[in-house]
Amino acid sequence: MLPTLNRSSLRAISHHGRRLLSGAPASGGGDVGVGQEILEVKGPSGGGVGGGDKQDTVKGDISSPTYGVKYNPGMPLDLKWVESVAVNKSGLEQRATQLGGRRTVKKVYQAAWLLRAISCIDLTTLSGDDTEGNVRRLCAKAANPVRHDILEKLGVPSNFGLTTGAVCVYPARVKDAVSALEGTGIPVASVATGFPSGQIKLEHKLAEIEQCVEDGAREIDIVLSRDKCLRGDWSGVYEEVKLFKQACGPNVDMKTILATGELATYKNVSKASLVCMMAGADFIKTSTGKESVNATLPVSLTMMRAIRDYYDESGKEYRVGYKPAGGISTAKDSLSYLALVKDELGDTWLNNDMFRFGASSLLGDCERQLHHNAFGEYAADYYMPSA
Ligand SMILES: O=C[C@H](O)COP(=O)(O)O
Repeated sequence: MLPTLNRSSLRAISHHGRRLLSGAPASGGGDVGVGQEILEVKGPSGGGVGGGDKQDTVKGDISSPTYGVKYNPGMPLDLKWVESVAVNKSGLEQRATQLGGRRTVKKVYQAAWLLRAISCIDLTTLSGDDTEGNVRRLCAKAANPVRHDILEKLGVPSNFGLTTGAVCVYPARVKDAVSALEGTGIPVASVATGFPSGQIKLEHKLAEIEQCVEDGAREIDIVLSRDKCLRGDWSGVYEEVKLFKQACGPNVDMKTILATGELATYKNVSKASLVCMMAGADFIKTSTGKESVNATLPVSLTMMRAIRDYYDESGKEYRVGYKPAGGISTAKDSLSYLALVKDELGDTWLNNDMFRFGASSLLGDCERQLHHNAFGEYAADYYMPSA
């Protein structure tokens, strides 16, 4: 028997904070998770850092009580808080190692989670040889990320409207992407501020952001000045990120790329996360995809816990999104990250308002897995048109 996604599986997928199935309320109310889906969780009860040794199986409802809604006005720089940050390195790494083996999501539940993962992808091309043509192809794929026969076989309604969360390009390609995505509702994200190194002057960084916004980007992914972070100049980082946020303006989301692989320690990652959020970041993002080490699970744990601390410190008012990026290319990886988000931040973060994958090749593997879910076999590569 081939699996068919039922209506409750499908109503899980949010798109830019809107419910996709008819009759669904707009953001702010109602249940929105993978309906009555059950996530089979195998692992230490509680799932905290380090966990326990006891292996158990917990059946949990993964429905979300509300859509995540980003809201972060920022706050004054609190250097005392930043300097007091402590990180349990071995605990983080141990928990990250255990994660993959502890969780399984199978059959229709896996399909539902993969559809969720796809809706959270910032489908990315950041290559020296990007052209208008390949950006247009990427945008077409973002608007129709999974072959229609696969969705049909899975029982996904034809008006379901699955898309990726955004398309992410270089500043020079923003206009191409904006024109290719016209009418789809999919936002264009642009990297900026001298991506990936950030080694250009401040005035050029600000001018680059302003140009991207003028060209129609609705999300800007800025890079941190790693030299400031490495020198512990957190006031400098704060002031610069505040200027970036100002340049983005009130209607454009700012994601701050920490380039964690170049920050040397988890403690620096945690401090940089806090400082970016204090300066008004809408998302914090791990990597450019160009560092030698990009997104990892321990780094993700560190950053998600900083998001949680910031949320708690604000009296549970300021929500910041999370974007792991770089090197995330398998469906299995995407499920590990989603499970981590669920554990560390909760269901409110499990949608594309609050969570994104920065990835150029993840979509292809998710589609392959969905093909397997639908037809019971993997398709040959030439049957899976990619961007
Ligand atoms: O922000 C997105 C990354 O540059 C994508 O990295 P990737 O090509 O390793 O998926």
